[in-house]
Amino acid sequence: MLRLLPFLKPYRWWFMLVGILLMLIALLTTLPPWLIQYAIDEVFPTGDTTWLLWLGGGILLLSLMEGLFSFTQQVLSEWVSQRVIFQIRNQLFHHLNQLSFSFFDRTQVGDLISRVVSDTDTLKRFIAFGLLKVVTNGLVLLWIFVSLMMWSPWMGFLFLLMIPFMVHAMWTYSFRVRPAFRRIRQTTGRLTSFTRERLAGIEVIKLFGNETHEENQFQQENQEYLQYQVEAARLGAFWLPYSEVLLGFFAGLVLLAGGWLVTTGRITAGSLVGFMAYVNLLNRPIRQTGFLLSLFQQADTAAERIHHLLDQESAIQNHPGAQPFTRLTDSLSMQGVSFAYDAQPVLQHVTFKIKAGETLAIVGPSGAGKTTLVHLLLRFYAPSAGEILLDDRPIERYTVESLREKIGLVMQHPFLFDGTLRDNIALGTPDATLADIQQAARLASLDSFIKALPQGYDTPIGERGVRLSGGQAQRLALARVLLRQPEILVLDEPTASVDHLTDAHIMESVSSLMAGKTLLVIAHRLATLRSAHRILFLEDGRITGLGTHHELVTSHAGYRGFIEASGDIAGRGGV
Ligand SMILES: Nc1ncnc2c1ncn2[C@@H]1O[C@H](COP(=O)(O)OP(=O)(O)OP(=O)(O)O)[C@@H](O)[C@H]1O
Repeated sequence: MLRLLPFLKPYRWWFMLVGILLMLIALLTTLPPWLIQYAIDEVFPTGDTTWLLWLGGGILLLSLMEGLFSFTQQVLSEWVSQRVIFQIRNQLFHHLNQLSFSFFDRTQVGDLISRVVSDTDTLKRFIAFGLLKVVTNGLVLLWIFVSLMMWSPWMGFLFLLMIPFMVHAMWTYSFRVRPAFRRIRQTTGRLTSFTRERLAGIEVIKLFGNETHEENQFQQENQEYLQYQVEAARLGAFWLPYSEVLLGFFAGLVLLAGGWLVTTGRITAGSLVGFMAYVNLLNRPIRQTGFLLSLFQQADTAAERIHHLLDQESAIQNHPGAQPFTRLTDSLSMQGVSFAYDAQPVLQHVTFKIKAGETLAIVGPSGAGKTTLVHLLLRFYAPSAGEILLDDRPIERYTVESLREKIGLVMQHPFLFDGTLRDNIALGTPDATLADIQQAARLASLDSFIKALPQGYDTPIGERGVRLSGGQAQRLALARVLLRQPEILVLDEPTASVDHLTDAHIMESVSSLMAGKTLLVIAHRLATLRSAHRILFLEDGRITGLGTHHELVTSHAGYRGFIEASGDIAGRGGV
């Protein structure tokens, strides 16, 4: 929890102001028993009723002032804590954006969402309410102790007797509730993850009639959540009866010991009544302690989860002295590149070199490692061995941002965001004009479709682009990359969802736009393979063939079989 302090620092003056208000509130809370003591010891014996008016009015005034200060303090606390949490949420989202693919491969998105949204909210509740209540209650206890000591050290001593019981109870309680709250937060993450994923895949669930199975699984997760919540509530329920018993015991003790002190003349009757008023005043802080401890434990677990996320370091970072990548002038190569997501190797000793301006087609059976290979070029992952070189410089010597700016990748499964067609095409090129966007859409054979829409480029495409067909989504993803005018273009089966005619048109546009630029294409279509300068045939993560279409067709049985099986030969005039 202490690691939150840097987030609080910019608001230290506001917290100071809140602290002053809390001190005043605590002081005002503890003043009325003084007036009661004064009335009994000093005013009653004289029978002067005007004084009683003053004292009664004084108590009313103190309550009014306390109310005013409490209102100001609460508004201020909420304001400042919301701002602190705003910063933490921004920092978390920024940090998530920096983390590498390998982190997301092993982390559930729902759990991350619960850290960014719900854990931060728990922290806010603690800062705005819990922390300040702890301070107020602590100050009230302190003022009471000081008041009692001023009346009589005997009463101060009696008050101190209560402390060990309180500390013991607080310790036991905290020790027990903490694991329960940790389990709740973990289950919240899992439940969020489950719900998010199942809703995203609702079509598949319905298609396979899997609703009942999914509902059962949800119930299981939900059952666990319920169980942990009930467990935490059972532990929490212990506090209230305990505090009742403690207060009753304490009131009895004060009456007994205080009565003896009064009868033996050690304290006045007024101070005993004042003391009893303080015991009554203790009611709220002691009852609240259980709730505050729960809140503290929840916030501490939330803070731990937030810091755990902030402590994650990206596996891919800019190396010291990294230069921006601007142009490919000589060559692109891989030398002995190997890679594994976990234990199983995916790429093994991949070595090839192409000249700047050439087109390399990457072909191979499903799961051979084609996508992985191009992802390494963009530093989504780091090779476990070997080097990737651009103009004979290892890619680690270029900044990650410049590589991703200059190497355009059209992914196999493009992701579209909820927004308009224009927003999605201009993603990554916010300064693009409408004319630039239209030009990119034209090159991706998307312009005529968009123009026919009533809202044109301002048409919303829905969450994940649900209102577009697979082919339209793919062309949009292509337009988005073309708009950035990349130095190297990587296409991962970019036209798999479009018809032959559109494919031919798109590839023609790409070729003319990228004339003189380097192109890497994962493709199965014959026309693309024939026009490539080189073809790399990948099998089980190894290069088993590297050459032109003609060379491979004559020398590589695997490639020939691949071309024959693709069925393209008949449609495109044979090998
Ligand atoms: N994020 C990941 N984590 C773990 N394993 C992965 C991951 N992505 C891919 N793999 C595995 O790596 C291997 C290569 O996958 P890759 O996507 O590179 O193949 P591909 O040749 O592009 O296949 P396809 O033609 O079907 O798209 C596969 O066995 C796949 O299961």
